[in-house]
Amino acid sequence: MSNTLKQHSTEPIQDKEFLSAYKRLPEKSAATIRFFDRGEYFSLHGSDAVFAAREFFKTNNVIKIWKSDNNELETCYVKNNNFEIFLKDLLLVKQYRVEIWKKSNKSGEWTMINHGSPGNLSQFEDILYSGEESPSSSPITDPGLLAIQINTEDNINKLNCGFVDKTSRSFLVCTIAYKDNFTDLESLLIHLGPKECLIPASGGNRDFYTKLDKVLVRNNILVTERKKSDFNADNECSELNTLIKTKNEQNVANFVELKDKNSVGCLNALIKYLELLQDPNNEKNFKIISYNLNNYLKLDSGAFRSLNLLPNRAEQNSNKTHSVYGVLNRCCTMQGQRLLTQWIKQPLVDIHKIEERQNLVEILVNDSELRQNLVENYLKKMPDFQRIEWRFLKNKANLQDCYKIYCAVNNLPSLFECLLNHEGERAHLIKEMFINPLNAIIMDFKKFQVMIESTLDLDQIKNHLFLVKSSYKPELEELREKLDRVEEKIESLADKVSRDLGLSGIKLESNAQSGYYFRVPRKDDKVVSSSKEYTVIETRKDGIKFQNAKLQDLNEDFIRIKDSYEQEQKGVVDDIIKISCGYLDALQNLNNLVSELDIYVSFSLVALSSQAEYIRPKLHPMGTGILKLKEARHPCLELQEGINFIPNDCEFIKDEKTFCIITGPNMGGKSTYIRQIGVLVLMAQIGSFVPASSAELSIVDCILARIGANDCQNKGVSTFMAEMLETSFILKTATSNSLVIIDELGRGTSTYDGFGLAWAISDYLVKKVKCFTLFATHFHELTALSEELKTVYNSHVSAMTTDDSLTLLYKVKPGVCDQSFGIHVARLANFPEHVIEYAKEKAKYLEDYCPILPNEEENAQDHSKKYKYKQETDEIINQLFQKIEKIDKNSFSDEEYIQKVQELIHSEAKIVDNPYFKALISRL
Ligand SMILES: Nc1ncnc2c1ncn2[C@@H]1O[C@H](COP(=O)(O)OP(=O)(O)OP(=O)(O)O)[C@@H](O)[C@H]1O
Repeated sequence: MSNTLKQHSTEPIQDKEFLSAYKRLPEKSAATIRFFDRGEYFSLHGSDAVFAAREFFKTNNVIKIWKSDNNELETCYVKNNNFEIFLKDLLLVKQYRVEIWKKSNKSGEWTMINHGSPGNLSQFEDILYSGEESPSSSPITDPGLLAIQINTEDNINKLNCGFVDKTSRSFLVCTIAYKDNFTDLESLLIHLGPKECLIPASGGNRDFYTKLDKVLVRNNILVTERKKSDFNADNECSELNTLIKTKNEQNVANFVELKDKNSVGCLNALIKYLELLQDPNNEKNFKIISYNLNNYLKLDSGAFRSLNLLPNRAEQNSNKTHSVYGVLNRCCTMQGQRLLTQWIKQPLVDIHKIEERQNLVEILVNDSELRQNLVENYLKKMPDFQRIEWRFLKNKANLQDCYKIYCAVNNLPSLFECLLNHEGERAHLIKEMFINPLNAIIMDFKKFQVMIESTLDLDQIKNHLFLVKSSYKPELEELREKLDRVEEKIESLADKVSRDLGLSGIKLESNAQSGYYFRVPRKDDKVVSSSKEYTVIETRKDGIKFQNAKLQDLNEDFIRIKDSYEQEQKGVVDDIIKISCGYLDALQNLNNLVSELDIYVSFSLVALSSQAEYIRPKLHPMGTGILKLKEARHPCLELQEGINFIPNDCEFIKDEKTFCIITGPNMGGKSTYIRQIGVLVLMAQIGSFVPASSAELSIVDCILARIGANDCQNKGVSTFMAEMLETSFILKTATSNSLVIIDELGRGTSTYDGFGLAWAISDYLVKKVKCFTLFATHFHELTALSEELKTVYNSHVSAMTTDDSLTLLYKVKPGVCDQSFGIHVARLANFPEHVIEYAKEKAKYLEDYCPILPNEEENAQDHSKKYKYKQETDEIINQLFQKIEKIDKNSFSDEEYIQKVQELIHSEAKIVDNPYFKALISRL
């Protein structure tokens, strides 16, 4: 993107006076970028200029130095047409705050005229939502804003969370009991996906807020501190009473959702920050929802990232093979796409609700006529209702918006019939979910249709004119006659041009930009361009558009009269729009219905269009402990070009097979395999069919993942510790109903640390948590766990070797992997033979699980001793891990925490005189 940006061609003049004004500006945080509006362009200064140069222009050449007296100031200019790209990137991708400053004509002082942040886009909506969104791009939606405060009740800390989603105009409240970790909060962050969070700036519990801050930053959320008093709640809930829609003038203070006044405080902070009371359109327009975390499958940030659920915002139009959203999105409407994003973030856990979704997908899979009809005749024709609604609420709506609603509503009776024609055995479900609500919506819009038909001049719409019927007012009648006369003249001009040019195929057309014009096929190009009288305005495949002076004059007359017409009809238009606003609730119902229908159709299309099979998974209630997949495939990877995807099975059974260790050569498909199981479980709990030949699974309560060692965000924390921190999150959150995915635990640290950690964690998950776990590892020693614990089983990704080739087969097979691959690869790479022989010898130790004993002689001589050491060590690591678990990591900084853990490990070492263990801790 930024490569296309160019520096301002003519150098703006240095504003010397500005330097002292700039110094007087209030301080700002590094996450706030200030633009100074200078008419034709914006300027950025100081660290902001350096930031823009680095991040956008990718060159320091754009930085100019403004000088005055002894002062210097880095400056960088941004042209107005680049500003939009900057702004989008700052607010939507990089998640910065933005301020726009302008010099007042009166006082000559610089003042802030606009500001925005990732959770507060309202002042920039015009720019951010400009341009038509194409159905292939992800729709831009307001990400919502979160506010959190901590409170203590009966010695229990709790997090009060308030959230506002301006797109659906809803407030959410959620209270989370805080014991010793933020696991539930992290799940809430993933479910809601805010980009910014408000927290009180001062007051008690600072330590706690510091920890909260870290969690928010780790989840890529911009933290904004607000005055403590913004979080105050009045008993009357007066601000919420203004905004929330109630039946019979009820007082919202009596709502159960708002019983906890600290939640009201959070909502008040949001209302103030977003200035919701400033806009009268918000009055009585919001709803309140109490959010229950347990209604949804919990995901940790590791799972969210590693399962590639949503496309990266920076690559909005990203390839569909990059994310689960990309695969599942065959939606025809923007509202469908928005809801799909939400469904993916919030998979369900209620088996009845999931099966209901599956039933609807199945109906559409089996009824091809209904499916095609819905796509071609209805969904593809639906406008983006949320966008239209937004235009109404921002007082930007016009007759064209009313007409768009009218067209969609006109099509509803036929959609109703289409759905009614379905005769399958689950037709009652279609009736309940769509036909009945649709009927109610049709009834709601009856009067709207009558209003539009009696006020709008529907005959003129083909000419792209949205006018009130002339019969509405005598003044309009008069202007209509004038317009008709000009139109007659234009038509006779068209006949004349046709005769003059000797062309019979001349068409008279009009559009909003050019007014009336003539069009002839491309073959007549020469006839038109050879005559000086005509000006070609556009050349396209379907013909040449042209005008002559006479037509241009008539166009001007036409536009002048049309403008007067529009002026005259203004009062009527205002009334139509005002009345239309009364239909926004019905429009929201229609929006919800269409978006759901769109997703079900999309899921059915995904299931049918795949080259290999997609099936409806058979679900079992949570706790029944089954996960059986046959010939499962990764939905994204199998779509990538040039891949012949190898399907694989997976089986977990409660108390029998719960822990699967996967070994195998590098690039052999381990990560792909374990991730695909996670993705399929998630898809199943969204209600989608899954890429497999058979699937049977018990509902899981969480999918948790610890993947890769190189994405450590806690700078300054060793990889080992980062893994510990993340893994302890899993250990605290997982239950016997969870699915845990662990990849490469211990990579990037020494074998000793890594193996010890991997062993202890595995042991804990198998014995204590008893969840289903997929554990991909390079530690072959870990496969010995299956000898000790009966629910552990080994699998490996297979490969085929000959003397001069290594073929990765990607087939997951039972048992431990053949360990000679590395050596085989070495031979392929022409390593000297004696090196290979030595490597083989060493590999022998691996097979005996003894690479971590420090003394090779001892190793080789006394096997029984070796195993004794190992068993003792396992026990120590286990106990150690439990002790580490008991340290409340939130009470310490990361450095202190590492220190504590290290002390603990070394104190254990004093007690135990075990060579294996000594070797292990000597690496810490
Ligand atoms: N089942 C499969 N069928 C076909 N190709 C596959 C399959 N699984 C993986 N691959 C291919 O192999 C590549 C590597 O897979 P993956 O990253 O899962 O291997 P890995 O064993 O985890 O590697 P490493 O141990 O080096 O991390 C994938 O990017 C994909 O191109």
